[in-house]
Amino acid sequence: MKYPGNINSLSALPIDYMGLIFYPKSARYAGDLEPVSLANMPDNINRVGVFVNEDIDTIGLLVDKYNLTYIQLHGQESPDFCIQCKERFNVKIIKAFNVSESADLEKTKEYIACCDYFLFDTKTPQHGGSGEKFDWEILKSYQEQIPFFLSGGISDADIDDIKKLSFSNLYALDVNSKFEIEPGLKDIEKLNNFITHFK
Ligand SMILES: O=C(O)c1ccccc1N[C@@H]1O[C@H](COP(=O)(O)O)[C@@H](O)[C@H]1O
Repeated sequence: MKYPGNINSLSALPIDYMGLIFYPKSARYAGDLEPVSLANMPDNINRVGVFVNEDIDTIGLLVDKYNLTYIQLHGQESPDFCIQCKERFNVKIIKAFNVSESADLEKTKEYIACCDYFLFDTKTPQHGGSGEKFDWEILKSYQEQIPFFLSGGISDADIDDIKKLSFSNLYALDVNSKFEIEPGLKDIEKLNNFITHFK
């Protein structure tokens, strides 16, 4: 999200999280947003800052500026970096993993003690926001207790398949580019329709 009017419209939907992307190379970069643009957002919508290999002090400044309650780490951040963020900024940590085969899930083991949630996205040359899906069957080999966000190119064409999923630790659906009119501008009606299938 990066446009104030669009954020206001989104705030009226029954969503649980709203993401601001602070990766300067992203077309969805939200760092130019005035914090007052979030003033009407209800407190029950968690504000997630999305970062890619960002400097820890910069993360801290943005946590304070936008009152972020979660940070989503989408790069090669180490377990120790996750712990430092958690302790210094009092935020919950969502660590993203790029998945193309079950071996990619092995890496989660090192992060169990330092993250609140995992997020499984498609492995692409980009760090995220590719709009591409991965083979969800791979997640059958994910046996850890940490709940996960399912991500990566989810669209309204996936509604029936999502309803058939039976992963006990699937915690949330993370949607992005397939619900956009243009990068950073969400299609509110399309999102609302999607949400009604799951709420
Ligand atoms: O969206 C981006 O530009 C982006 C850039 C760098 C890291 C993450 C990014 N987006 C996140 O990627 C996932 C999947 O998005 P999509 O559905 O495939 O478009 C999601 O968490 C976005 O917030």
